[in-house]
Amino acid sequence: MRIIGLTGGIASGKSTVSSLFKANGFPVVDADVIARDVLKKDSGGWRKVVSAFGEDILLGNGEVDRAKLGQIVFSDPSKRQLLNRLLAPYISYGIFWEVFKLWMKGCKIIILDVPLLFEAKMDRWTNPIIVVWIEPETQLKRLMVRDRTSAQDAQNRINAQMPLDLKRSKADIVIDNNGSLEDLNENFKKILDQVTKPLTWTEFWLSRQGAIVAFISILTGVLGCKKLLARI
Ligand SMILES: CC(C)(COP(=O)(O)OP(=O)(O)OC[C@H]1O[C@@H](n2cnc3c(N)ncnc32)[C@H](O)[C@@H]1O)[C@@H](O)C(=O)NCCC(=O)NCCS
Ligand SMILES: Nc1ncnc2c1ncn2[C@@H]1O[C@H](COP(=O)(O)OP(=O)(O)OP(=O)(O)O)[C@@H](O)[C@H]1O
Repeated sequence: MRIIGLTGGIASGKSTVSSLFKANGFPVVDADVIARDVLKKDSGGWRKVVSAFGEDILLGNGEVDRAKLGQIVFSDPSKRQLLNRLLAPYISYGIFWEVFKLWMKGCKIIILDVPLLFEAKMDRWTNPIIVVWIEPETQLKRLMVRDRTSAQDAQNRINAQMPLDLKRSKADIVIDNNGSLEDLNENFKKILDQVTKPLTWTEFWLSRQGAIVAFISILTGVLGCKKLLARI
């Protein structure tokens, strides 16, 4: 199985690229969706976060006020680290479970869309790693437009992550998203060959098909040895 890491900076265009992967038939595991699920009312993550941050972060219906919690954690690194520490086990488990389900289905190539792939040291499980890269000014502009936030709030969020240039230096594949959506489409097509090349042997043995072949080979070997020993 090939697990392709898709990462970048906030608002660099990961979700836009992951939509292109989906449109081309690739299964995508989205860490942001999992992170939202683990913060739903009455879940384990919700309980941990409410007991650490207090009921002030809740809306009237008991759900977490994400905007409020975002204001708190993106302006205070120690609070952000606390939130990360509390949610990390739930998010990791959620990602593992989604990957496992796709493995069971026999998927050979999957996309892991994780904004904090490097920060959370999940990059060791993915190969190749794709970084969606944009210039800082474009990133700030797109983030402010998308989230309708002030420059200060947007910059706080950008600063909460590893610098995008550093992420770019760690990438196997860089997708430049400074241009238009049409340009992005073109850049995406250029990298498709690289990610769909035949599985390596290691990737094959890690796939469900590889595991079945290994199991049948071992079983045949054991039965063969038993027969041989019985004849002696
Ligand atoms: C603080 C929260 C409630 C704010 O929610 P909000 O709806 O405003 O933002 P959303 O979840 O859609 O995230 C938007 C983007 O912010 C960035 N981001 C989210 N959490 C973090 C974080 N802890 N550190 C740095 N960047 C982050 C990511 O690029 C993400 O794509 C939320 O982001 C959260 O629960 N974060 C902690 C969980 C986490 O680490 N998520 C990232 C998945 S790897
Ligand atoms: N090439 C582009 N031209 C213009 N706008 C773009 C382009 N690519 C993405 N966008 C817009 O920029 C914003 C950020 O993109 P997107 O949501 O895909 O980023 P992201 O990396 O997934 O962000 P996050 O880390 O918050 O999940 C969106 O409003 C999206 O529509």
